[in-house]
Amino acid sequence: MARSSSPRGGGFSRRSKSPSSTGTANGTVGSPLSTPRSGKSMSPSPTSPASLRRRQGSQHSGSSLSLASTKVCSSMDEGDGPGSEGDTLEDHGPVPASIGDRYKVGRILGNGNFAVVRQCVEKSSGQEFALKIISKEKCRGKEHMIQSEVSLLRCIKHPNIILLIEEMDTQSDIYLVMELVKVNIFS
Ligand SMILES: Nc1ncnc2c1ncn2[C@@H]1O[C@H](COP(=O)(O)OP(=O)(O)OP(=O)(O)O)[C@@H](O)[C@H]1O
Repeated sequence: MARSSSPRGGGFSRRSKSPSSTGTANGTVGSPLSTPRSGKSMSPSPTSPASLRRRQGSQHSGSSLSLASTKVCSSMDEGDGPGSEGDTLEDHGPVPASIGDRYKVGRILGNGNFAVVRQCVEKSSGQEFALKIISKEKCRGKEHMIQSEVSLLRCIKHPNIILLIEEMDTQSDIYLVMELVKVNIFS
């Protein structure tokens, strides 16, 4: 029951850019090359790593995110890949089939105010990415801010800004597959 909507429609949708094909558009995916810009902001961003969030002002509104109910599958195969370290999605529930079918979701890389970020591996290529799972519950009242930032991320390809690979909207969460940063630029 996945729903896709045009980015211009204001809602979130799955963005189907092949990670493999887009990996070099913003530098090297999985390399430490991408370093979010730093700047100033009044509030944390629910969609971006720490320095990226500071690039833009926030607009808060009471508008609702476009919701989509999405077919889900079991969270992750057990036993190998990034998940073998013991982290599972049990704390979060199953991932959408469109994500889980193509990515093996693994360990937690970090937690933000609105999201948990996990390592994931594209099954077809073995390429690593970051999967940011934004909780709509935690974002309540800040929906417009999320929409704005995801809209910006869709448009931006810059070697110093983490690349958004694809996105998926479910009833409870927004999933963003993003370029993985392997160096600690977040502290
Ligand atoms: N693309 C990424 N690659 C590797 N680790 C990441 C990536 N994005 C986020 N992380 C890790 O996940 C943590 C949480 O990121 P997230 O973007 O949710 O929140 P934040 O920007 O740190 O804080 P806030 O919620 O206030 O915006 C980061 O601090 C970082 O450790």
